[in-house]
Amino acid sequence: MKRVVVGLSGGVDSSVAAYLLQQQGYEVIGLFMKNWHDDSVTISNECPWLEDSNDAMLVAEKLGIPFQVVDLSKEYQDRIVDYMFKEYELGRTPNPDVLCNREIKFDVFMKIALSLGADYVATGHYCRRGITQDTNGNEVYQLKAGVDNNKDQSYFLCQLSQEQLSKALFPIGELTKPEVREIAKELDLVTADKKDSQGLCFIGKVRLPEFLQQKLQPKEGVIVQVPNTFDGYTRKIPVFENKLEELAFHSQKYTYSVANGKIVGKHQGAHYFTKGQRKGLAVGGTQEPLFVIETDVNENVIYAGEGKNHPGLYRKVLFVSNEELHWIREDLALEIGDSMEVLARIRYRQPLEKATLYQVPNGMYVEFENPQSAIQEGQFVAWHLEDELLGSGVIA
Ligand SMILES: Nc1ncnc2c1ncn2[C@@H]1O[C@H](COP(=O)(O)OP(=O)(O)OP(=O)(O)O)[C@@H](O)[C@H]1O
Repeated sequence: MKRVVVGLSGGVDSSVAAYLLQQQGYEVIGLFMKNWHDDSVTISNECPWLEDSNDAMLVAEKLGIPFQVVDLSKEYQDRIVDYMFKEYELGRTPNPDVLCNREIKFDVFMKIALSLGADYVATGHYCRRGITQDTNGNEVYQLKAGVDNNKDQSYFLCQLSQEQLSKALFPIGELTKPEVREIAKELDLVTADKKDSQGLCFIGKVRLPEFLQQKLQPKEGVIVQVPNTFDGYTRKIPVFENKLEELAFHSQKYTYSVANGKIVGKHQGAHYFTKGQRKGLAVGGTQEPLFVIETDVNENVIYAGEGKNHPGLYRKVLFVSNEELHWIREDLALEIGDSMEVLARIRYRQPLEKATLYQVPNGMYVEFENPQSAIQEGQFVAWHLEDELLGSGVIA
């Protein structure tokens, strides 16, 4: 009998995942990881991890499977929290959820599971694992979208390796959320009606501004409103000698200076803000709301534009350096000079967009057919062929 350790979060998805594995004949062990426990920054006054671990325990009891709590808060601090602070300090927008899967659930957590004699680690993610063959006839694992289009969570797993996927199971990937809830109701699990955790293992439980203020000191600076007539598209576009020159040009971040607009307000630290952000600017008097179009953490200036169509928010091309480039399907990785038509997204739940990948010596360009809103440095771009996620990279 194969043994599976399932990550029981105290939510409905992993509860049903555990049940389905049992039905499939696996020996199932439930493991709850404590990874975040600073009460001072949680949304409610309760201690959510305690409540969640209790729900996870009740589910395990109901299913009659062994259950254990593991404390991974130190590893979480080292690998996720510290990285968050570092990235925000640099004016970038990290993605802790993608990292949590690569560094915690399918690394530290997986190692614990293997030490318990497990053959696999399972989670309640809405995605599927496939197996195919590369051109040499070797088996390769595929990461596929969940059947429920609305809930597809493959994006969060976009950094997994072949090694990690070889030991991963996603039992609810073939189901829709309503079907999962239905199963939980039929089984009378305490988690059946529990609210979704927004698919976020980190931010969902803390208030980001308060969290960042723990480490990043407030620093007063100005907010500059950039008129809607100033942006990259009104820059003089040169005549390009070749495609690579064009890609390099369009992948550049727009650069603004205080002289490009007028000072309309103050902020408490550019490192607390991210591109595309609307909340927290506290500037009135404009017809449409202001959006952050750029932050300059060195000068501590926030550049804002009026309305979500402000052209400064849009760009067609982004770059991923070779060090930040990850192919799940290593066998399909591009050679220098190659290109590939794909579907791509730059954030969770964004509809997939047509794009072309171009591999160059130091990295890869992703050129979207349509300009993308708020391309955030530090976030992940993930690319797909049909329902398979082939690879991902950190936006430079
Ligand atoms: N604290 C935890 N301990 C163990 N496993 C966890 C924990 N948090 C998340 N997981 C695993 O990762 C999966 C995805 O987590 P996420 O936070 O995105 O929750 P979710 O999609 O709402 O799922 P669920 O309904 O199971 O909480 C979970 O289904 C679970 O298997």
